[in-house]
Amino acid sequence: MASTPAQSESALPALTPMMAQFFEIKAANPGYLLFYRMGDFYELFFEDAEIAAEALGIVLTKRGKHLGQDIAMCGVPIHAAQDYLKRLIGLGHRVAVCEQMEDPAEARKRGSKSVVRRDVVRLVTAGTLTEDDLLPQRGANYLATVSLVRHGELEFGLAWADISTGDTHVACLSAEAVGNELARIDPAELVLSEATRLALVEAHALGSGLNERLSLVDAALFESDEATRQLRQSYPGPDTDASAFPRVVRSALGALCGYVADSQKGVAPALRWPETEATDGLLLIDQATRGSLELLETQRGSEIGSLRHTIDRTVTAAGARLFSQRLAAPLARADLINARLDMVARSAKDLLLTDRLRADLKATPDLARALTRLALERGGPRDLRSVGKAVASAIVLAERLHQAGDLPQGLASVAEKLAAAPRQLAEDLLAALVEEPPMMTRDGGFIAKGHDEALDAERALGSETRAVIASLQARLASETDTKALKIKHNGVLGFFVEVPSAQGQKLLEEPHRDSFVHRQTMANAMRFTTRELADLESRIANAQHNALEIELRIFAELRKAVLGGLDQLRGLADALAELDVTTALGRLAANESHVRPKVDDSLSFEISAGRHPVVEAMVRKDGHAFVANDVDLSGSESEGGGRLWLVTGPNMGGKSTFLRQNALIAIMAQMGAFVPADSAHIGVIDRVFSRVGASDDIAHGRSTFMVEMVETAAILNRATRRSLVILDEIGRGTATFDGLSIAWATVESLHETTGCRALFATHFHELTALHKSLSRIVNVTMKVREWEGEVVFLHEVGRGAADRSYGVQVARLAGLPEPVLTRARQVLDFLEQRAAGATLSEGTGTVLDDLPLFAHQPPPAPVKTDPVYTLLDSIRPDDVTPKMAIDLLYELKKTRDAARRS
Ligand SMILES: Nc1ncnc2c1ncn2[C@@H]1O[C@H](COP(=O)(O)OP(=O)(O)OP(=O)(O)O)[C@@H](O)[C@H]1O
Repeated sequence: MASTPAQSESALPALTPMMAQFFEIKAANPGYLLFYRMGDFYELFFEDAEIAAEALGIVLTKRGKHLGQDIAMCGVPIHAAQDYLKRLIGLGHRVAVCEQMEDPAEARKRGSKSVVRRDVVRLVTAGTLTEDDLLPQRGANYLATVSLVRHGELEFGLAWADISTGDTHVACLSAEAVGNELARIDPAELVLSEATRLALVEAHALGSGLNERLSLVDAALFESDEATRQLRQSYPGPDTDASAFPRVVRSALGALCGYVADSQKGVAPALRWPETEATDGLLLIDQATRGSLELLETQRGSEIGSLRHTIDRTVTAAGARLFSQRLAAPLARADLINARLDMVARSAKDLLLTDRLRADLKATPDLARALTRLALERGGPRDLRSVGKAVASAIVLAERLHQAGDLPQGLASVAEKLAAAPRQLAEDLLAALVEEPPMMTRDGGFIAKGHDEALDAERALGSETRAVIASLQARLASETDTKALKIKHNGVLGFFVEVPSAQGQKLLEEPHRDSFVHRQTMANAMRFTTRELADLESRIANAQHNALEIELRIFAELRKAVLGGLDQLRGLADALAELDVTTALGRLAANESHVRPKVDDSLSFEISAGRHPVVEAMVRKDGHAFVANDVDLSGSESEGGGRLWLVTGPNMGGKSTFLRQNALIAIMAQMGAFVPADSAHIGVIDRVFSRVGASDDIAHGRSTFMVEMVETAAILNRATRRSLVILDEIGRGTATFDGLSIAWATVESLHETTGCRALFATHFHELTALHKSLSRIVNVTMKVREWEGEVVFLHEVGRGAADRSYGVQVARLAGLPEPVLTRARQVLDFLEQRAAGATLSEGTGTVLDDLPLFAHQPPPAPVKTDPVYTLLDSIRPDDVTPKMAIDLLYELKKTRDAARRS
């Protein structure tokens, strides 16, 4: 735990110059907790201290008074600051780090009352992190900005960057698309103006998670002039002309660069020239679908149980970032998908090669992040060595790929990029640096022995003092012919020569008196200094300093060499990540028996023995087998589109699993992965929609049913013939007849107007009649078997419609009380008879109101024999002695307790 630091500037009395400095810096950084550097601590004052002490669980103390009130204070030691920062940022705080910009001794020269100059050197927010231990291990850490123009329709500009890697993107989006894109990017921090925030809220584009990650800034940051100025400053090169972007995009990108530059306080942010995100080549997955399919996290917000967690086998952080990116934005062009599949196929075919590559990759450091830290002047020797190791590893990987031969185009181009790695740079770096260099340059000790002669000499002097002294001592002893001569050291004299008193006289005389200066006479000895010793003294004192200077110079040269090849090295980092993703998918395919899907431009969707990767892993863990199922939604233009499968079956029968597994298979195929099935043929899908009926969105003030209808409307308005639509129990959130009617009309519209490939799970058995009039509707059902009155789920999809729901049986499995189940059975029988309709007599009633649902008393619960009563009944009071009475009382109590326990 942090304690109160003892400082030279130990008090903060009211209205001192230091306090004035504090207030000035604090006012210039509103909304940030101010980490105010005082010696070896960062200190926080006033409200900041209260917030931080509470959040970090550290001691809140007082330091001086302001306007008669105690000043609250807490502090964190410099060496542990990173940890505290991490926790504060994780809790959604923003921190301004204020450093001492001069030595306190310098300040004292200006007068005893002058304050050490301080300034904020960095604003730390969730989106502007670059330190490894603050960053997420496996995902990207995006900072995003949104700008807005209103010309008739709303148009949003989106810019986002992972500043730890420099990766930057822009997109121009409609109100409809911006929410989905934000959900896909899932930024750690979203910077916007209040006006844009309101527009996003109106467009339902701010998912609940994003609300907590907003940084509201002045709209001026987004103004065209300011944005253009900022862009010119951030991208001064000749190939970087921002005028090619629409105005709204320039504004977002300019604001992004401005925000980053401000947070890093003047050090070049080193963002890469942005890639324009063309959504037309991508499979569009909207926000609700992402949530419902649990691609990157489950609906409860956990990574475990998500598709990514189940299928990601990458071994590097950069690979994991690319994997998530590809999963969040699969492709929608058959040629590009097949190119990726060719690469995975090659990897899956040659597992020996794959495993060798993966072993090498695993030992490869995170090049992209090391480069960014170096560019931001925040990198240390360890980052330099990481660059060296990564480059060396790239060369080895290129050779392995080269030797394997017969590479598909994608892998050949990866191999080519890897082979172009700057070999000399890697050699220089690895030769210059020690094997395990420290993170920071601060303490030196990172340049390897033998790399620089001057450095070695300084070090020899510093660390090999003993040997130097010993040889000097031997020389002086022989020159003076005094065997007992010793070189010693103390705090007063420093290094000195000591000889027994008897020999001391000799040194006071010629020829030694010129070189030996007498300093002390002791009882038995005399002490002298020599010029040589004094020189040695100061050289030793300087040696460490000089050694550090030399190391820093070499560090700066090496850093410059690295940054000189920044673009090439970043390309190399991309190639390493791509190889990791490819081999991870190859390994996954082999381990999990996934197959290469056939992907083309048809309207096919035919999967045989498909499996749900996440549920399969789960049931396997429980020792069960997953039941694979076929699906065929294939259609053609001439038929009017794809098929729509109506899936009926009992609750818990596996409908949702079946529906989702098909969407997941499509997404995996289009990201370029093999799929969990025996075979799969998929005509490229442009959008996938997945909705589950009735999930509340209380955060947005919309009722269950309203959410369902808004989402259904979105599907009906946006789905095209190439889309895949998955609807799970739409219409269940309202009265039966309304729900049925809406589900009915939705199925008709999907079939007649959209013609998309669709899966529709429902409990409305009435819908199954639709297949008679709509040719591309196919009825299927989840099979069950009844066994001794219990229902057994087979999880198998078969043709036809379910005859019943088995809801009551499922309720029994869930432990509903017996009387409720019995009553439910009665009501169900009544309703089923009534639904059989015409054959029943008038008297049974024809409207719902007639149902005697609540008029009926539940059947009396069966009377259980109570052991206490049984015991009481057995007692004949006249026959009982006082002793027996006491025993009986004990017996009664015991029986009652036993009955309670059972
Ligand atoms: N193909 C399968 N093989 C093995 N187990 C399965 C399979 N499909 C589903 N299950 C198991 O059955 C459980 C219920 O499945 P699911 O949620 O898909 O049922 P459902 O029919 O959608 O139920 P409800 O209508 O109540 O939502 C799953 O959690 C899983 O454990």
